[in-house]
Amino acid sequence: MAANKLTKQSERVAFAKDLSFPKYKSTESLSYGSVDHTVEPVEAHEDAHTSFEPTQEENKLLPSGCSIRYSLPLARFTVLTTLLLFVDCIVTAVLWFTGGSGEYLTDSVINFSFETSIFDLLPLAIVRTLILVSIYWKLESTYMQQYESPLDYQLFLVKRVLHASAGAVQLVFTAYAFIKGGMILAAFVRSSKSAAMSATFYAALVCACVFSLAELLAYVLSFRTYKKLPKMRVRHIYNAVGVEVDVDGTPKKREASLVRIAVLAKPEFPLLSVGLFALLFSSGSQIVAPLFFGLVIDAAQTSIAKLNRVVVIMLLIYGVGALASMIRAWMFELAGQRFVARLRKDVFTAIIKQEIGFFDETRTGELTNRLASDTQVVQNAVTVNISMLVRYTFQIIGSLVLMFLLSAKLTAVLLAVVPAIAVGAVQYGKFLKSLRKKFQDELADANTTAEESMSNIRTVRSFCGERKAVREYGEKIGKSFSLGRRIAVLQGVFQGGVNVMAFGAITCVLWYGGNLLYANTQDSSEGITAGVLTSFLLFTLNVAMGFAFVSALYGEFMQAVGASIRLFELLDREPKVNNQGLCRLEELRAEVAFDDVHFTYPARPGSEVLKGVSFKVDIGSMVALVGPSGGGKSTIVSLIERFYDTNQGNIILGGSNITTLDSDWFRHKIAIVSQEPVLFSCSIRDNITYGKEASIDEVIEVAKQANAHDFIMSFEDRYDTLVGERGLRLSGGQKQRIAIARALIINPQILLLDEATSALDSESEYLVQEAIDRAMDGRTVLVIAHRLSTVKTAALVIVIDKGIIVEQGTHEDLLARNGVYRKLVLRQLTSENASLTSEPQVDEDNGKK
Ligand SMILES: Nc1ncnc2c1ncn2[C@@H]1O[C@H](COP(=O)(O)OP(=O)(O)OP(=O)(O)O)[C@@H](O)[C@H]1O
Repeated sequence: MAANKLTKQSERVAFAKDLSFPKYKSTESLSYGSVDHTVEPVEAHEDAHTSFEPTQEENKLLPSGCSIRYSLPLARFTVLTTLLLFVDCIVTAVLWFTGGSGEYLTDSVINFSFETSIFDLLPLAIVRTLILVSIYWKLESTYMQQYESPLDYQLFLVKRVLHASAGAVQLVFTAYAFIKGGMILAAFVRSSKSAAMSATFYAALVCACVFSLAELLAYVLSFRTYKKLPKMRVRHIYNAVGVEVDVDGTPKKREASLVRIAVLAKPEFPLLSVGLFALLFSSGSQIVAPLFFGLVIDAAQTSIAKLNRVVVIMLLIYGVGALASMIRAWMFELAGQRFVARLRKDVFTAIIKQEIGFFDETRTGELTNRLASDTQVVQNAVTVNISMLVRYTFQIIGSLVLMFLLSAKLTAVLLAVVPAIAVGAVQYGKFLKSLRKKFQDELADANTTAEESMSNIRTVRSFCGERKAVREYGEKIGKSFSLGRRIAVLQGVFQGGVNVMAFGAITCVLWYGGNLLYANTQDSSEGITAGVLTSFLLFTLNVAMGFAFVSALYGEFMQAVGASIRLFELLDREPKVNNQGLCRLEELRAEVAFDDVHFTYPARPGSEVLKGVSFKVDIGSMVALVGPSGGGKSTIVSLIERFYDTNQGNIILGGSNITTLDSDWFRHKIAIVSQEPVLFSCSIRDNITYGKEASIDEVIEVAKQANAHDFIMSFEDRYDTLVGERGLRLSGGQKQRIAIARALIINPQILLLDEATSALDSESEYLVQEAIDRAMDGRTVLVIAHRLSTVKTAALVIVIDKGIIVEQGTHEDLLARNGVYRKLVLRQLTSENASLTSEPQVDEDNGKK
């Protein structure tokens, strides 16, 4: 009685310890497996595992009307163990049925002897499978129920009973297999004749012992894996209409999968089909080769005429195979090149149409890496890897069929190792996929650093930053290298493991095949000939090689899935600022108005840059924006070009809200000349005609207006002179004048100008200023003014500071007030270098430039 009480008490202590799950209040019952149920996360238990617990922020961010559901992944303990148990049954059945003639089989059932028949192993394997599969599935559901109701003592007891039952069943069956094995071995050693059993039966016995050990190991692991089960749950958020969404409520991107990659390669299907057709012939010739080697050996023992016939047929088959190989390689390579070219174009199109905010947040190196290397990895998947997969799958299946025809018993022995390789390959692939993704991310990071240093080499050189750049790049490459090292170890271990399995299988085949050959030498109606064994061995090598390649391919496919996840992210991304469609007006009335505009940059959501800005630029007038650095002047210009959308308030262009207009249309009516214009790495002519196709006469005309014609004509190649990367081969003043010509060629109705602050020599400055004055003539102009001369001629001067318009009026009006403007003007008059935008104390945090 006392002992009983003690047991109960210790159970309750164990139960208390077991309560390590976080609490979830369920609105329905259980949520796992393929059936999803809605649950609401509530406050976590003190000892909770937190890795899958929705964080407080996530809960806060969860859009209204959304529900959370969970599911379990397919590749989990219960599914894999069920698979293992079924494979055990199938292998045992195959080995038993192929173990001898019908008489021999019935005899081993009717006159069953523990030491000479393995018939018992088959029913026992089936019974064991049924019992253990039921227990493991029940255990899984009990664990999940207990996760939902951690205080349910009944569930705790059920769990214990199930674990104990699985353990007992497993131990009994394992012990049985080993005792039987031991006794048969002992009987074999005592007297091989009395204990004679078919060699296949010995193989079945070895398989039974190996499978029992594997299943015992699975049982031991079951405690840990079931405990981890809740952590494996995959969280899904569904919106009110049942569509799966991200935490921010946007519909979830479609998962990248091999099927989706295949759909992407649809236009290449004709080429791939021809390649696959050729592949059937080239692989076919390779598959039958071992058969001919065996035939040659057997024919050589019969007659020379037969030998010659066999060799001629073999040569013919090889000839067709070689031709087919050529066509296969050609078609697959061509399809691959076409695919990657199209994919790169699609990805680039997807990148270039994104809103400017996306580029503020994403590093260029990362994007170029996606274009260059991720596309390459995916290309390999749909071409080289598919070709290899089909080829080796075909090789494996074809060889196995021929092997079965040659000797079913030998084939069954070989197949016993297949499940182990398959399980290993799946785990390896999963691991490699996540490592590869991290590796690519680190590499992209390193590339960005290198690109930044190289494109800013002048700054690097002048600050003697070479060593710093090399160090930074080295550190980042070091990170990717350490991941690469892990990948290398993983690949080595996996390949080694596959080889051990493959050679183990070959050794088994040799041993067992040797037995059959020996039987054939004793009685020619029994066993197999030397030729058949030779063919079989070569087939075995083909199958082993096929498996090794296919398993390595699995890793490659997973890499491709990893790379395609990043590509599909880009391809699926809809720009947050819509560029096309919408309304095109007959004519644009060149006036701009801001109405209580509030704006925050997406890359810096915490700080509002414009705080309720309202002003109007009338048709044909010139408005000057002045104010301290970082006040928001350039931001206003960016908003007129609709590089970003406002957070609040409206921008009215020609009487219409800018968001209703077709951006492509109105951008052709507006031109920007910025402080530091960036030119493209092509000829002067191509730069000027960037916004519009134009004849050389038009180009010369605008170049003259921009005071650029003379210096262009002084170059050897004139308008065909190459300007270098970002216009590096031109002076600051020359770049500016080409930028003005580029703006003028589209004959804009509205001109957005950012006057240069960089000190140009007086001659250059004069030429640039003259060009600007000419460009402004007759147009609506918004200028970020740095010079007093510009401001004086403006119809309206707007003083903007920290995102607020602090003063507006004409130059004279503002001077009359004793405000910010007056201070700015006075400072410019007293200091030669100061401009109307510089201020003695620029807010460091706020100042971008
Ligand atoms: N792409 C961006 N992402 C995040 N913040 C930005 C971005 N561009 C500018 N900012 C920030 O917005 C604020 C206003 O910048 P803006 O360039 O409009 O000032 P500005 O008045 O034109 O200054 P300056 O006269 O020096 O050119 C600054 O604090 C700046 O740091």
